[in-house]
Amino acid sequence: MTDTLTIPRPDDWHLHLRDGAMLQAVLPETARHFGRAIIMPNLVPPVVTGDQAAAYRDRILAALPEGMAFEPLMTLYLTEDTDPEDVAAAHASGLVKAVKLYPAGATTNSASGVRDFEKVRPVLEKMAEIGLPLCTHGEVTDHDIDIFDREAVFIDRVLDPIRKATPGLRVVMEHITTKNAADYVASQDKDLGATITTHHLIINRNHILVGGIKPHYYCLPVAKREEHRLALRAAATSGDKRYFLGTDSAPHTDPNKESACGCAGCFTATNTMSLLAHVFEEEGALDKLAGFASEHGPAFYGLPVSGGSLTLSKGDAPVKFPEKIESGDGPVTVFDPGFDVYWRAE
Ligand SMILES: NC(=O)N[C@@H](CC(=O)O)C(=O)O
Ligand SMILES: [Zn+2]
Ligand SMILES: [Zn+2]
Repeated sequence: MTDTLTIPRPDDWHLHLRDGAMLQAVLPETARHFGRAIIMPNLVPPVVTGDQAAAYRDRILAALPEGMAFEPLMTLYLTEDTDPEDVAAAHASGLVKAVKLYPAGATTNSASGVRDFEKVRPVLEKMAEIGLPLCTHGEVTDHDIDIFDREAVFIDRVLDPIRKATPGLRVVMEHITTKNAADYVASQDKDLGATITTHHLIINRNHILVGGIKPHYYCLPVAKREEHRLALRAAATSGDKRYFLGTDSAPHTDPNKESACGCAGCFTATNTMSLLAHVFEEEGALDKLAGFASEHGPAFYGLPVSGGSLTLSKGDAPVKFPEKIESGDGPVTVFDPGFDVYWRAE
């Protein structure tokens, strides 16, 4: 039996490409299937200014193998010193498609993020005025808040107040992991979207911890209880235009993952489209995959759907994905869903 599904070429609305040898290794994994991606700015040092974003974009395009087409959509890393005029100029030139908010200390390379939200108010107001979206890593960092509650508390204490204080600000809640986040999206009528990763549709917190600790399933926001995974599946497969794919594919080398203090991030660029076909088929929603992976994101960002198409075909034998990809910095383990997948992307 072979089933096939052809969708417009998908885009990835949340991607980490890193830099240097790692960029060289992971970029083809995304460019093989995706037309565009929103490129996360959490390099060391972060991509803060328009000039830095332009230089990073050039490095990405220089690393793109001959014959591959891919458009990086650049973002700026919001700091307490970000200049609203620099942001506006980077947007006006067409270079920058979003600004990224990391609460300081919330995740990988977020030390330069925001501590005092009042300090970034002029930037947020400028963004609302010019229609430039804010992408949020939505977790508080308070030591007294349990790690599994940090997303829900962020919505109440940070996100909702920012949105109320900044009418017209368009926000993407990145990599949502809770029913609370999906409920918040559903309750709002405008200026709000949310990305959902592939891995959060597949794993819950038991996958990380039961039967031994699995560092390659550890990412931030950390996977939650099963009820939350099911809420994310319902949201992603609902056809609701506010939800779109952001893989958050986040490569770290094996020594940095398999460590006494392992880095957060799952590397899913290689097999994401196959895994999504599997998940959407399980949910009886293959007809909703084009919306989630190819159409809702461009609609939110005011861009056309990517040219071209991607065909997914289901064969009789499980597809063999590489266990790791090699980079000049060391091996990177590809996300293992823990079950056989029969869908191939070509
Ligand atoms: N998601 C992760 O666990 N890690 C990301 C950062 C992020 O998106 O929060 C990374 O840069 O490694
Ligand atoms: Zn994040
Ligand atoms: Zn990320």
